Amino acid sequence: MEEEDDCPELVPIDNPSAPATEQIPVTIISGYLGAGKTTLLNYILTEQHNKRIAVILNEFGEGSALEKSLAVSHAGELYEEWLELSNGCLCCSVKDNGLKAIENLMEKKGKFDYILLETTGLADPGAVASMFWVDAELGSEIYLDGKRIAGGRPGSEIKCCLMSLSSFRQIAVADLTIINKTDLVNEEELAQIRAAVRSINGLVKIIETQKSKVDLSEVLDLHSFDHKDGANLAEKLQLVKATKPHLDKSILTVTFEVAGEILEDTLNVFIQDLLWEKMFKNKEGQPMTVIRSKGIVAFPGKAHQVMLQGVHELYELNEMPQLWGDNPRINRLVFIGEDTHVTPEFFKSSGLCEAAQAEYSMNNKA
Ligand SMILES: Nc1nc2c(ncn2[C@@H]2O[C@H](COP(=O)(O)OP(=O)(O)OP(=O)(O)O)[C@@H](O)[C@H]2O)c(=O)[nH]1
Ligand SMILES: [Zn+2]
Repeated sequence: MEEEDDCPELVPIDNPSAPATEQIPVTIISGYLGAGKTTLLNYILTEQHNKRIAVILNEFGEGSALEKSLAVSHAGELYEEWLELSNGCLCCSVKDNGLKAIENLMEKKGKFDYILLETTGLADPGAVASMFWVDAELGSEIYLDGKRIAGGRPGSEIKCCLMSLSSFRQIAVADLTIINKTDLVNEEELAQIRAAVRSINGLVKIIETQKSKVDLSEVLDLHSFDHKDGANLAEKLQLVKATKPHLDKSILTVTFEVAGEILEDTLNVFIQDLLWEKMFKNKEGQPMTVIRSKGIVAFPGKAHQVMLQGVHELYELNEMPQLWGDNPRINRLVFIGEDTHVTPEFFKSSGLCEAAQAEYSMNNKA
């Protein structure tokens, strides 16, 4: 990667008044697959706030072409450059890149007011935290997993998602928890989730959102590293220990790459068979449970690329601003979930492609 590629995306300058000596607040955004982290970043970047914000995205998947196109589509024209922090497993490969990226940012401080870092939904928060312990001025973060807190399994009725935000200089716990997708749960379920968050962290600030629409003043100026936190340090560190690592070895990523075009109906039938009917089985005969779907597909006669976004059973297909143009039409689908250790038969029976054209890859190799 070339030096200039290491520069995160910058929002156009409105307010060049940050004192050069001041440290730049770094906020980590973590949350389970599909919780709404990128939605939050996009929202923050497109809102009017007179702040210059650098964003570091960290998306999953080994097909970096897909990741790149997704990142661009997520961000629209605001993203001038793309920083690839890792190609999947944050805990094993992001360490050096991450530190280098932060160092580069430090060199450029004064040029922006905030750094926002999205961790991958599969990241081990402990590893993210230890990566930043190396630098004394950086802190760590806690991870809150909506699925686990609510006691559900992937594919069960838990739809509400938690995201946690923390400052690098904050020690060990989230400063802010966002309960997103409140449109998908009723008041009773919401109250349960709220109570669960409280029971884990009695101090954390809780915000509830739809489509990650937050009051920016609540998110950007956390100032959570003030003195009273020092007194609670021991207690907070215990809380962090009690929070289980998120990395789930049994979660795998299946990647499809199919050249050409896919009929919209064929794709819908396949996705519904996969997500709703649970028709596809892994090598051991267990039905695949998909937690997260993403993709870029080409429909016949459509000049624009179409994006697949899915979380558990919910999915959507949306036309994107990007045109295929002269680029070869290639459908790329990524499914992350449990019991997704599939056989070539899976690709064949999908109706989307011949087995030979597709491949599957494992996530969490470490
Ligand atoms: N119904 C509903 N959908 C939402 C909400 N917020 C985000 N989504 C959708 O959820 C999907 C995932 O959102 P992302 O922002 O990509 O999630 P993420 O946390 O960045 O996902 P990963 O990086 O894959 O872990 C997208 O299709 C969003 O449009 C919400 O409040 N309600
Ligand atoms: Zn994301």
